[in-house]
Amino acid sequence: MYPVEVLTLFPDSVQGYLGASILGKAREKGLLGVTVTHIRDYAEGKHRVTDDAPYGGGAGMVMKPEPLVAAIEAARSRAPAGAKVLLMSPRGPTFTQARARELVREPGLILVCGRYEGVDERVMPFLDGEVSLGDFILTGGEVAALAVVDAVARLLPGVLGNESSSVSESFEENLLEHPHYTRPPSFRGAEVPAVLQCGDHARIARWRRWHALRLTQQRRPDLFARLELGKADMKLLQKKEEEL
Ligand SMILES: C[S@@+](CC[C@H](N)C(=O)[O-])C[C@H]1O[C@@H](n2cnc3c(N)ncnc32)[C@H](O)[C@@H]1O
Repeated sequence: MYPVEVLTLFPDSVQGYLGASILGKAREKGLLGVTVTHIRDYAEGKHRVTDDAPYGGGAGMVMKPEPLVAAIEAARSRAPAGAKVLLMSPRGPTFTQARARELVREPGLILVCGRYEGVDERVMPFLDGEVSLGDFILTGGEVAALAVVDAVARLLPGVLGNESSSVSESFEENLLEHPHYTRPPSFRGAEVPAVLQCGDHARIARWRRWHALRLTQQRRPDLFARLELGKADMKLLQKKEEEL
């Protein structure tokens, strides 16, 4: 079982997502273990205060270091040795599929969700790293933590019904994925490409590869520039769609 602990001030905001669909089934099957911990449980005093005004003034509140570090230390003591403690933070490196592949090889994850203006800087030495979901600001780290759990969990063996489905997806090869179609064959005048109904698997694979390459070239030239294309791909790219 791959253990994940989410430290949050809003446990209810993550429970629903973690119990539904593929993640819920992965937990039922014992492939993924998720503990959601309320940071407030580690706050002291009658009012269990977890935030305070920023030194130096300014708007908003800052998460206090004592409850957060106590929660992190308790989570570390429950987790297998070497589990990674990551703070969700817009300052961190942007989360990618490659990072998800690295994290799935770790013994486990402890994901710390910030709120308000963020966390007291003195918490940083108690972390192993930070993770950003992208160049935008969320109200809290919960959505980012869910994204990390989701992307990592679906890479665990047995979580996806069909093992190959995580291998052919977008980004696995620095390539965006080809388009998908399902029934009906005709929808408001738009037809499913005939190639996909021809039963010739080699031809279908060629069609899919051509579209993956073209889509990446058009929409993500940054990824396309990093591709090491073989002769077959170069030749394929020279074809027009109707020649596939
Ligand atoms: C309102 S944000 C704080 C933003 C902070 N004052 C700043 O300007 O960088 C509150 C919390 O949401 C989370 N958060 C916000 N944006 C994020 C992002 N892009 N990726 C990951 N976590 C994010 C972090 O945990 C952060 O501490």
